[in-house]
Amino acid sequence: MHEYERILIADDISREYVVDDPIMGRVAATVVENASLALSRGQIHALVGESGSGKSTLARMLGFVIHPTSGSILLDGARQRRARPRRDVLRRVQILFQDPYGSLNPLQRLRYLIGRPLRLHGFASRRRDVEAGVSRLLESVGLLPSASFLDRRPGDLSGGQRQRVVIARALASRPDVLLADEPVSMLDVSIRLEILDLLRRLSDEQGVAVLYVTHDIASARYISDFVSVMYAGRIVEAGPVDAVIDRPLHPYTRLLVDSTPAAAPPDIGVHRVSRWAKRMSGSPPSRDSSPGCPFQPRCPAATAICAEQRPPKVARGESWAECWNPVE
Ligand SMILES: Nc1ncnc2c1ncn2[C@@H]1O[C@H](COP(=O)(O)OP(=O)(O)OP(=O)(O)O)[C@@H](O)[C@H]1O
Repeated sequence: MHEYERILIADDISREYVVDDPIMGRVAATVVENASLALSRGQIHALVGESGSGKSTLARMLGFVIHPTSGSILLDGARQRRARPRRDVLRRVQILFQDPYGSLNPLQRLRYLIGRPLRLHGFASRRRDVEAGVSRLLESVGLLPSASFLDRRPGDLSGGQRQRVVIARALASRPDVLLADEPVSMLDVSIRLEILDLLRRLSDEQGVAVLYVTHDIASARYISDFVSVMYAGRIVEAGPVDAVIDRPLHPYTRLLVDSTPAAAPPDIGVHRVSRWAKRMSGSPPSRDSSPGCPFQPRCPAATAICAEQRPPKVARGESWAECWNPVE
């Protein structure tokens, strides 16, 4: 078992919302249920699942944007209080949002946009030092020559360049953790790999712990070390990325892998892929209050117990899944 320095931990966190149901009236909906994961220095942890599975809600709890209804978030082993965390805690955990267009003020020059956190956190105060700091950050995200970018505004940049600026601005706070929520999904396919490579490099060279939220298991395999798979608010499988993708334990992970040719292990033929995927069709994730496995209505491996009782945790090597009938 590898031991990495765990920086940010979600310990059994859940999040409920009270929502209006046309029949039941106001009811509590559990959007994330008893989720645990750890982000470690120099590691990229992918959080994979389909739309609505609760990935962003989990990421926003890790980033202290919303609070868990139960469970705790720990930074360096210290339980964070529920009220607004200290400024230093917020500095150390930075969030990259999906939309590089919406998250930057189009009118501000990059020297101001990226220089502001340097000033705010006391890393630089004199004009010359701020400019040197901004230049270094622009270089670290590949915006070269940096001098030619200092006086540009987000409106002058391409989508890929803007996402680099978003990353540089986050790095200006010298974070230990980057929470990247679908950071490339709004970018052209041709530049997605460049941004993923940049995240990998920052993690390797600066030791930043990265959470990479995505619905795309192929890109998760490409950059991450570890993966957690989410379904209907629960983490149903987790482990080292190659183990989870090459030998999934959970039938849902198997579906995700099989429906993504680039992620499928070489021994799965096209014929088997389509046959399995067809059997897996059904309704999208729901959060009904049934006591069993949330994936049971769609699962080809389901047996009677799956509808009745919460599945146990089964382990193989460093991976685990919650399933009554794990894939052999
Ligand atoms: N403030 C809220 N009030 C009520 N329900 C919410 C709220 N925020 C999220 N939800 C619900 O929680 C579920 C999970 O949403 P979330 O955005 O975390 O999923 P996701 O996996 O990130 O999906 P996507 O990839 O589409 O963003 C959704 O059904 C969503 O409607």
